[in-house]
Amino acid sequence: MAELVFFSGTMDCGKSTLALQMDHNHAARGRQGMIFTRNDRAGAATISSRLGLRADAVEAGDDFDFQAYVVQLLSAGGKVDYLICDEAQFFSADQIDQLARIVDELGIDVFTFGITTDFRTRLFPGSQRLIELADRVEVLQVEALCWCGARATHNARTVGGVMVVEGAQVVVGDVTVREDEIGYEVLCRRHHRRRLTAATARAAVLSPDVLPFEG
Ligand SMILES: Nc1ncnc2c1ncn2[C@@H]1O[C@H](COP(=O)(O)OP(=O)(O)O)[C@@H](O)[C@H]1O
Ligand SMILES: Cc1cn([C@H]2C[C@H](O)[C@@H](COP(=O)(O)O)O2)c(=O)[nH]c1=O
Repeated sequence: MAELVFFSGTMDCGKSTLALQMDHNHAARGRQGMIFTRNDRAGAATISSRLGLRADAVEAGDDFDFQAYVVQLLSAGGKVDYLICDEAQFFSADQIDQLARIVDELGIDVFTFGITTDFRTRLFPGSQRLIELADRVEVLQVEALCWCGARATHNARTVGGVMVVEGAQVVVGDVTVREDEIGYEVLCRRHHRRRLTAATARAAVLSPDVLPFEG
């Protein structure tokens, strides 16, 4: 039976790598797949992993209709056994409903990959709908780590290493950026709540205010 699966985790935990591995494994067994994404850091119509893998993909923008796209492909004599959908947090709730219909009505497996929550710990619309509709939600086993060594569970947005809590929900970016750029850092909940990033924790340790008292 075809499935709608949501592979989720923080940023930088290996989701795109797994997406490309799954595509490889299914294709190696003769299954025909299609890859979709939205707003990948490497540019439009691309899926990229920090491990260096990269592949062409279909960019699923605002007006993209998954159901219409797949039906048209099948009507033209194409074969589709599975869909890989990366950065699924950016898809709209309607687009996730289309993916569920593709699974149920066309018997095509849909494997989606994305972060669940934004820099303010709020669910992205696409992730919320996936949690509501998916047959399975799988949390990635490779743990991204907070600077303190605990499992990272939340995504912080940073400017110059300092966590910010204001701004648009969608700002494409990476976990390694220049000082002046908007970036991201994964943190455990405790440190996300206290807005304590690696840089601010380091600064606190170095501050003369917290040096041990002499005598
Ligand atoms: N130089 C490296 N050597 C080994 N593993 C790396 C290296 N760079 C990145 N990675 C791995 O790649 C993961 C990020 O993979 P990626 O698929 O880009 O993540 P995601 O899509 O979840 O943001 C990191 O968590 C790390 O495990
Ligand atoms: C937390 C958060 C992230 N984003 C963006 C930043 C990246 O472009 C992607 C996540 O990509 P990854 O492959 O999982 O690293 O999402 C955002 O727009 N808003 C946020 O709050």
